[in-house]
Amino acid sequence: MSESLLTVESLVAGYHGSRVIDDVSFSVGPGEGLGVVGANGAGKSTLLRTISGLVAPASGRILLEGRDITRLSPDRIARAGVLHVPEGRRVFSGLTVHENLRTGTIAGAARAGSSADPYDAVLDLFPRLRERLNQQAQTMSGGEQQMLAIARALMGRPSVLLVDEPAMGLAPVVVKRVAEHLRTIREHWGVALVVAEQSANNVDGIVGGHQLLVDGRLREVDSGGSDRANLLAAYRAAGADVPTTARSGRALTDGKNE
Ligand SMILES: Nc1ncnc2c1ncn2[C@@H]1O[C@H](COP(=O)(O)OP(=O)(O)OP(=O)(O)O)[C@@H](O)[C@H]1O
Repeated sequence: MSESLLTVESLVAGYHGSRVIDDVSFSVGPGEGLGVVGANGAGKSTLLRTISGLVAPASGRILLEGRDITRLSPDRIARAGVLHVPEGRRVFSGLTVHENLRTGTIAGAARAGSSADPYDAVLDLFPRLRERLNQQAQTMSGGEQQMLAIARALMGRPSVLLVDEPAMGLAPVVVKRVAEHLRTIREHWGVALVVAEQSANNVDGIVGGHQLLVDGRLREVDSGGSDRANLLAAYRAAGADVPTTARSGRALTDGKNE
């Protein structure tokens, strides 16, 4: 079994006493990933926001390399190496690409033993951003802004990256490009990735698999298994997009005409 970097144990969280996330557990190691798939309102953002300290959990534990970070403040969690790319690519619209990247340096610079500046490596990964260093973020395309949001998080030298709906509002060809970058960050930078999406198709290429978020709980997906009816019922319960199968390219169905 691989070593775990991020471990989430029996996490319960919500708002004003509600249970949006109910007994969620998982772990990811360096270079590994988890896709969290669910519909609007399933609780994907709540899960990521709880891990990054923006929502206080009702119970459960979050461990980073065995260290309990459950009750740390968001800035201390970021400094510990867990960085969050929120939904809606919140870049600083009035700042240039270079300035946006430099705002991301702070978390990484504060970490012990992380003296090397990742600026050049980040720009090597995103040559499109290197071409636009002096361009204001608000004048960039949606895809470029999403890449900038991810690149800014990388400036903080994450060991764990939480990415909320990176495909939202982007054309399929751009979604593919962003996915390739995220896969590189996982495979070649060794970052542990947790990616939330409404469609399994958008995460499988990044992390090689996913779990469904149903009724606040993460549910394993055994897409190679024989129990297709249960699997379909889970997707429907999750309100998630039914994925296309890798082999046929057709939507997974229960054999009926839909
Ligand atoms: N700040 C908040 N205060 C109260 N309720 C909230 C708050 N944020 C989210 N919720 C509720 O928690 C539930 C889960 O929302 P969340 O944003 O986590 O879902 P999601 O799966 O990320 O959806 P989306 O795809 O729309 O982002 C929803 O019912 C939502 O209304």
